[in-house]
Amino acid sequence: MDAKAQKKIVQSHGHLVSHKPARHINTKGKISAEDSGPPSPSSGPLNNFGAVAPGIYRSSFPHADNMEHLRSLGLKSILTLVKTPHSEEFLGYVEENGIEHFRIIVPAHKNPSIIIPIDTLLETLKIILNRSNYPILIHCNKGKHRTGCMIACYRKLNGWTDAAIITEYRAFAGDKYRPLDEAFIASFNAEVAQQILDGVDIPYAPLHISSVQRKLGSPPPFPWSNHAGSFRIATEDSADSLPTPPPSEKSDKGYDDDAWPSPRGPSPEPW
Ligand SMILES: O=P(O)(O)O[C@H]1[C@@H](OP(=O)(O)O)[C@H](OP(=O)(O)O)[C@@H](OP(=O)(O)OP(=O)(O)O)[C@H](OP(=O)(O)O)[C@H]1OP(=O)(O)O
Repeated sequence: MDAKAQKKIVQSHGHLVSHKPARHINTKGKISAEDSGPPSPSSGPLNNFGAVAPGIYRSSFPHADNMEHLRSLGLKSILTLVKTPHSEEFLGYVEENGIEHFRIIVPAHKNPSIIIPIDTLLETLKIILNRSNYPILIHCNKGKHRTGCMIACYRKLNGWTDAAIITEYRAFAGDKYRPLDEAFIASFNAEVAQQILDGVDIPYAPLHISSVQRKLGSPPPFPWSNHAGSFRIATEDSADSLPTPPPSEKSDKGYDDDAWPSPRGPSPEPW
């Protein structure tokens, strides 16, 4: 879809997110050392790890000591949202296993002037929604803010309510949740995003929200969404009144296959 067509959609349906232009870096693959700082130490399993949906995982930054866990996922691709350099062990693993490594630098919502640019957002979503990339791991540094925001957009495209999305975001961000992230999540316009993505030439676009709702019917797509009425943008005062996530019923693979709407397209390869 060209810029003119995107502009037309925005004019008729509103902005994807309420924003003003922001500077961003958008790269793929290796980066120069001067762009980054050293990763923090970590050991054992990937920190802040979770299964988002069949074929989609999220975590904090994968360090050399996390390689065993990383290998066990049988990944086909990895999406890195930060400029932090990876270890030699990680780069070797990626190369040896023919893993597609995407890198899109997503700015952190540290103050109100920082906005994730629309093209950055769309590029990220295209990768996350493309089943030919599955199994995919999405990670940033801590797996809280950037990853949380991108997964939130994915959830919104799949018909989750803001309340359910914010509950999940906070489950990973803990007490480091950012009201600016939550404002971004609330302002993300899934309808506009869907229309723009429908015009983009990717193998498997997400389901239309209406078809997700048709498929899932009533009750709403996720049990936490019955907290929708009490949702508000987080403040320090509201942190104590959060809805509690339900106990998860996970399969051996770490998720419940039946709990998620399926993207279009053929099933990914066995993993
Ligand atoms: O305290 P602050 O608000 O200044 O934030 C610190 C740091 O907090 P800490 O020092 O208490 O650990 C954040 O870590 P947490 O809040 O996740 O624990 C970190 O977020 P992060 O992990 O990269 O976020 P994700 O990987 O999840 O997206 C953030 O990096 P930036 O978002 O890139 O700015 C840092 O900012 P700075 O020092 O300026 O680089």
